[in-house]
Amino acid sequence: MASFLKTSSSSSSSSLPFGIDLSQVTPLHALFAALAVVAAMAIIAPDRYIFSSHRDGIPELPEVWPILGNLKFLLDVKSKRITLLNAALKYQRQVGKGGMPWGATFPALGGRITMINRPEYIRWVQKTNFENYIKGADFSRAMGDVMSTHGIFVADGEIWKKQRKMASHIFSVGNFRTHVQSTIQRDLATLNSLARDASSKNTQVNLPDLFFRFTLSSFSLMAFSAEIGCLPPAVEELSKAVKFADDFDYAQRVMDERFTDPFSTFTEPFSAQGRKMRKTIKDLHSFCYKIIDLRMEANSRGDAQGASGKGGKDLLALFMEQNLSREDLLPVVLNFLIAGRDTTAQALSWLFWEFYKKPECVERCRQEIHEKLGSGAGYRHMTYDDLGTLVYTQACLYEALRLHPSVPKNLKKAVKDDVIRPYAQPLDGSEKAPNAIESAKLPDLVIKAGESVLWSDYAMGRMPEVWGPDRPLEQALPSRPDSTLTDTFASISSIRLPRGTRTDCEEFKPERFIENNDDGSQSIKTYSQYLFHAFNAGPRLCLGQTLATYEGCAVVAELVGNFNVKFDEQAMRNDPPTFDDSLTLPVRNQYKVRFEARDD
Ligand code: HEM
Repeated sequence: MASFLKTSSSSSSSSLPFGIDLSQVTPLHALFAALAVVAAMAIIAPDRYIFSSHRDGIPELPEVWPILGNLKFLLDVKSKRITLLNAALKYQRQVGKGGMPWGATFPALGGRITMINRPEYIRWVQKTNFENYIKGADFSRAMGDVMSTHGIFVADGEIWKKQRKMASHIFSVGNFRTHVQSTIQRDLATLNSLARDASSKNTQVNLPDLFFRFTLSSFSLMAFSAEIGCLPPAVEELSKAVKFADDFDYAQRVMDERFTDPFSTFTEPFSAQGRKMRKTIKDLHSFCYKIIDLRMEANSRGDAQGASGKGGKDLLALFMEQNLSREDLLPVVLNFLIAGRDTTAQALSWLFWEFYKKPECVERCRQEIHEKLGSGAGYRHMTYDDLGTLVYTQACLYEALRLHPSVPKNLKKAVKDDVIRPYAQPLDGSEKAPNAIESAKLPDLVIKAGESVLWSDYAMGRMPEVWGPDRPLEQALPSRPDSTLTDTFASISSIRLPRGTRTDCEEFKPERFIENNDDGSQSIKTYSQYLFHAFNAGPRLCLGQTLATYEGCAVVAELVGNFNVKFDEQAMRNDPPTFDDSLTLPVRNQYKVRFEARDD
């Protein structure tokens, strides 16, 4: 028996292919063998990630390594040598010249990504073949521990459908005229008192922070009937930080990094960032559990406050009717709180940055606001029904979102192999922006199962092939043409512009969103969802678009209608607002303003 065992073990030790006797293998042999394997792989994949494939006719990112493809790009993003958003725009102009799609391969996001910064492609992914493009494993891995794999922002299929259906009830028009409006107006009054207090004390206020407080306070009240107490009427109290907000800003940045960091799953359990993230998640969840527990206690006492107007219910009440457990309610509260807070506050922060650069737009807004809502003692808070009349104000908000989309990039994973055929689907005229440059016919795109398609609304807002040069090119041309070219214009029209010239679509022009009607009136110009894409499109179109539009315009009206907003010129010039890579588009170096109460 002993000799049988011995024979058997020695035979297994020498049973490698080609009769290699393992006992004779030295570490040096192993090293040579490994090098040979790597060399063979490098010959097979000299310019791509080994487990991916090239696509004919689709240009790819430069700086490619054998076997690992464009891993350097991801490492540069991770080390913050580049910001993903700026790099995506740069490569769109260089690699995807003329608004064409482009690709990259690396050991992340399914091995290969295809950038599809065009309405025609996005429509295919978000509508024509919607079922084939899901959030999938990358979203669960990057966001699941914070937002839950059952949260509306992470889930697919039936779980997503159920959440969406239930939530859509609170966004009904009836609800807006009652519950939503009264909540917003309550907080508008507080905002007004706060700005008046700051004005009388001549105190500077961090404007992006103020917007976060406003949206967090009003959304918590309208969706969960919860008083967060983060929007105080006295300016001194603004010095107290809102912990939930700080926690979520941190969590967002880490979640965003996880998408592009193929190693995060292995490093986070041991890193300081991972430790901080675990603590942050715990705190975020306990914040949400407090809201849930308060409601559950109220329910069990029989005095639930879930009213939302006449006989209506708030979001939490609607979900609680499904007999969901405390744990199942967590993703509802967290996902909606985040949806309701960040996006609108960021849109407002970027809008006021644009206002700083174009004070003439503030004057036009103010004129409209005074005309429609009154001024001085005669001013009244904006109602939901006023929305249709504040055309210029809404156009400013949408133009800020076009240039600074609150969700600046997004991706989907293909379930099965697919070919995106931009012209084999019903497109309509609204897909094309007025004056957009005619492109060459866009190529069909082969997408393999598991691969990702990406788009960047931030880049699209800056692409003349999507938003047009606006002015005839002769007018856009400088009087003294130079021999150096901008990539964008050069590629699409062979017209020469000095390096650094900004194309018109990079300019803040609210008029883009204004329709001059035959009867002399003006209304908001509607573009296809796939073109003005800041609110997403197709079956996953943002549920809160109307709420955000009303809330955003109401805040602008309250502040611009009643105050002069004084920016710190020197700070704005020396340290202009910029952004960090994150899931959304937060202003990094938040700016401060002074309010000056107007008496007109
Ligand atoms: C300016 C403000 C807003 C912008 C730009 C915006 C934009 C977006 C975008 C781009 C998405 C798609 C996200 C994804 O695919 O992961 C989205 C989804 C969503 N938004 Fe908004 N949003 C805004 C405000 C709001 C507000 C105030 C709410 C209120 C709760 C809200 C609720 C939602 C929900 C529930 C979804 C998920 C829809 C689904 O997947 O079916 N949004 N939004």
